[in-house]
Amino acid sequence: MYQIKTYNAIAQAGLDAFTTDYQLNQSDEPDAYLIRSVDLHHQALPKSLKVIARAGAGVNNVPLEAATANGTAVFNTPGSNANAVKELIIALLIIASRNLMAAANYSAQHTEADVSQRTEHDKTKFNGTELLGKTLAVIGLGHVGSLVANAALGLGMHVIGYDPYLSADAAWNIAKQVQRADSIETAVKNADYVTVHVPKEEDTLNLLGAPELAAMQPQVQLFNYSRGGIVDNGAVLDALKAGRLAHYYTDFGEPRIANHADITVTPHIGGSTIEAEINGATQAAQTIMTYLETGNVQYAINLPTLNVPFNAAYRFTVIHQNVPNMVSQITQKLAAAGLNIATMANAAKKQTAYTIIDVDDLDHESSQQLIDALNKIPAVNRVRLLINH
Ligand SMILES: NC(=O)C1=CN([C@@H]2O[C@H](COP(=O)(O)OP(=O)(O)OC[C@H]3O[C@@H](n4cnc5c(N)ncnc54)[C@H](O)[C@@H]3O)[C@@H](O)[C@H]2O)C=CC1
Ligand SMILES: O=C(O)CCC(=O)C(=O)O
Repeated sequence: MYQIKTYNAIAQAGLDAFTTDYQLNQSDEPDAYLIRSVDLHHQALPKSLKVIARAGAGVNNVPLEAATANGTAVFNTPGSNANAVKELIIALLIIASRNLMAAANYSAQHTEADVSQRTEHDKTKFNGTELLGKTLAVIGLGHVGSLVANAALGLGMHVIGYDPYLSADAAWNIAKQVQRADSIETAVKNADYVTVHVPKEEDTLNLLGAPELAAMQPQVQLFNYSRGGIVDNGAVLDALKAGRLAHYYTDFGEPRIANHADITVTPHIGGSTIEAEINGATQAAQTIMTYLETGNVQYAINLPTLNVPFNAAYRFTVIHQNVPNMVSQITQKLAAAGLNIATMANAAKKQTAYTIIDVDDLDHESSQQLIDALNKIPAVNRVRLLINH
């Protein structure tokens, strides 16, 4: 029986996706965590933990180095909530262009019976503009950014995108009318609206700071539905004060931007739709089951992709550092145990490598000795033995 520990509100459909070989929240020695936004940075990861699946995109709440050192694979669910974020950004673009927040607040304050004459006079304060023909800069053109860019084109906007690390797969999803910029400054220079859709990593902290805000034309509306810290809130406050920014919309509050007339903070609801939560939870559950049962890896954050059909009787999986001579050391241990290798595959991602070795015959008595011997190889993080049922 595999043990799963869940954090946060996980959609029931995801929990229901686990087969009867899985138990939820019953053990202190979980094989897997199924999480959303819980911050794991300050928690020790148990040695039993083989996989963390994040239902959603961002993994900045997962200590990736510690997980790798523990031999724990980390996955997210790419694209599962991208449409939810896209629809929210489109809603915000319309809210921003038509002053909807201020207009609704006005009406909430003027409830007198003979209000109609007054509103006919005052409504000019809420005159809006149309999105048609305006320019949107999209920083980050992955799952969310590409959908936002394409949808904005559909509204008749000019769209300019910036993403120096765009994958070939992601590039296929972007309409050819989206103009490519080679710097953030170029992307934002003529924009009326700027939206950012990048992961929170060391090199995206303050990605939009004082210099980038200074490159924007005055009265831009800025959206950050990626993560707090990617836009420099201090620079935003300065730009608002100086009249260089019209409004800042973000999903990530902090005290210094609370209750500001020109800042709208939502409570991290970008991916909060019933559909997105079901997508993320079911995708995460499937990822956990595939990894625990076959060792196969697709789209992990800290391991290379490695998919080998599991046709043999037994499979060893080894997470190890990406250093010379590892495969030879591993195969020597198998040879010393008298094992014939049926299939073998190895791949690396940055400093980490992953090896799958299938064997047909295995003496159960000596299998634990072999696992111990493999674990003793310096630079090995985790060895698993899987049995093909
Ligand atoms: N508010 C919310 O509830 C949600 C927030 N998010 C956030 O949005 C982020 C993006 O989500 P996805 O589009 O699904 O991820 P993704 O991984 O599909 O796309 C991210 C894109 O950002 C690009 N990128 C990375 N560094 C960059 C840089 N310095 N400049 C420009 N582009 C850069 C990458 O090349 C990639 O194409 C997530 O990492 C997460 O933090 C995602 C979903 C929901
Ligand atoms: O609603 C959630 O669990 C978080 C969505 C999100 O921020 C993400 O997918 O990165």
